[in-house]
Order: sequence, then C-alpha cells, then structure tokens
Amino acid sequence: MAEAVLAGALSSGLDPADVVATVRREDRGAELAETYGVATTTDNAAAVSDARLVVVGVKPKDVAAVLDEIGPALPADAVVVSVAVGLPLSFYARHLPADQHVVRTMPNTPAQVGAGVTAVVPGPTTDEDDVALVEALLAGTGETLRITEKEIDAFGALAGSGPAYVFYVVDAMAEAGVLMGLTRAVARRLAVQTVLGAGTLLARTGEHPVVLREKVSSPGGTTIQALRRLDDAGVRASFVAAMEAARDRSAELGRELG
Ligand SMILES: NC(=O)C1=CN([C@@H]2O[C@H](COP(=O)(O)OP(=O)(O)OC[C@H]3O[C@@H](n4cnc5c(N)ncnc54)[C@H](O)[C@@H]3O)[C@@H](O)[C@H]2O)C=CC1
Ligand SMILES: O=C(O)[C@@H]1CCC=N1
Repeated sequence: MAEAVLAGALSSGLDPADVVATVRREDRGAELAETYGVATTTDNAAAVSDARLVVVGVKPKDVAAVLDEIGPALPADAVVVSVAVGLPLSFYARHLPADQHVVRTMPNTPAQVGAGVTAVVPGPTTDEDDVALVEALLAGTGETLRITEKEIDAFGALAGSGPAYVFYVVDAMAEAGVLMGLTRAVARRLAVQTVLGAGTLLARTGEHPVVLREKVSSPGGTTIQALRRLDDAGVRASFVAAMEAARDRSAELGRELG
C-alpha cells in the first residue's frame, strides 16, 4: 500500500529527491531506488530525522515497534501519517512523543494510478496546515475525503478493501466467459473493460446505479434473467455481510493491538 501511495504522489509532482523510503532488505531498497529514483535506507530512525511527513506503511501488528523506533528521532514538527487499518489515533499517541501530530488515513490501492480514494482523519492536536500538507501529498493518489474516526472502519470496509471485491467480480466474470467458450485473454479483457466502462459511466453521468442498471435491463430481455440469478444466490446480501465482516475485523484489530 505504501508503494502505491508513493507511486501516485510521485506521478503528480512529488520530487523523488524529497523522499526517503525505508525497507527491511537492501535488495528491496535497490528495487525502489531503481523504479522511483528515491533514496532508501534500512534505518527508520535516520530516515525520519529531518522529515516533515512520515508515512508509516507497515502492517498493523508492526506499527508499535516502528513508532517506538522512530519516536525519539522525530522532529517536533513532523506529521506522522497512519495508513494502518484498525489502529486508532489514541494508539499513536501512546507510542509517540507527547503532542506529536498524527493524521490517520485509509487509502486504497488504485492510489498507484492516481485513481484512489483516501479517508483523512485529523488527530486531536493536529493543525490545519499539517492536514493540508497530508492532503496535498495524497492529491496525486486520487480523491481525499475528511471523515470522523468513528466512520473509518466502514470506510475501510467499503473503499479500503473495495478494490479486492471488484477484482473478485472481474475474475468471476472472466471465468464465466471462459466457461462459455471465450479465450482467457478475450474474457479477461472484456471483464476489465466492462468494469472500467461501467465505473466511468457512473462517475461521469452522476446517475444513480439503479437507474443505470435499469437502462441495461430490457423488459423480458437477457440482463434481467442474469440479475435474478444473482438475487436468488443472495449476492446483494452477501456484499452487506462481507463488508460488515471487514468493518468488524477492523474494530477487532484495534482492540487486539491497541
Ligand atoms: N493493502 C491495502 O489495500 C491496504 C493496506 N492498508 C494498510 O497498509 C499497511 C500495509 O499493508 P500492506 O501494504 O497490505 O502490507 P505489506 O506487508 O505488503 O507491506 C508492508 C511493508 O512493510 C515492510 N516493513 C515491515 N516492517 C518494517 C520495518 N520495521 N521497517 C521498514 N519496513 C518494514 C514490509 O517489508 C512490507 O514491504 C497496513 O497497515 C494496512 O492496514 C490500508 C489500506 C489498504
Ligand atoms: O486487508 C487489509 O487488512 C487491508 C486494509 C484495507 C485493505 N486492505
């Protein structure tokens, strides 16, 4: 996820000379330096010592160790940017020096191509300039949306995890195409272009998805037959249950680790 944010931010004007990426393995550092032209190091504390923004992009279970490691080296005006699912702002406050500014975010992987959407939750002591700086960094990754911390588990379940649901649907549609005799290459291309086209139509027209769905579903035609099978199989209800499970896991991670 951190690489997706990096790629999105660089493609919209962030200067690679202003970035230090930290890694655990030297070979991974060489790969990032080669791809993005950024400096890399395995020393997290050294990397943050004159940083203005510090994006902590490790898994939730590894965040505490990284914060404990970088805390003493952080400049007082550095803003720590959280991307971890589940971990509340209070978790960061416990592991960082008093009054260190923190902004909690929830990005998604289309950030890599500038088509992401990221939730932004300012920390309790974070001033507007700091939040604006974080939003400027994220602008290259797509849209940003300020929300409250109590909304972020739902945001993560919908938008953070959402790309995976779409990839799942694309894969299922492509498999169905193969079952009906299309080549794998053609079936996948059709599935990808159809999702891209439908998403673009939704975004450009601003029409409600129900209206657009009805425009495809001719009375007595083919689409309505397909949609009836999806309803019979409980697909709509399964989306609700799936997203509730993702939201609940986010809250659970916060309790487990916090
Ligand atoms: N994958 C996604 O779509 C999204 C992920 N997130 C959040 O992003 C964070 C990362 O998730 P992923 O990218 O999926 O995991 P990942 O495991 O692919 O990436 C974590 C990276 O951190 C590196 N790392 C671990 N410990 C380190 C240390 N001490 N110093 C430097 N680097 C270290 C690992 O080598 C790895 O490359 C998580 O907190 C997750 O909740 C948030 C939104 C979406
Ligand atoms: O699956 C995960 O835990 C991360 C957080 C949101 C999307 N991926």
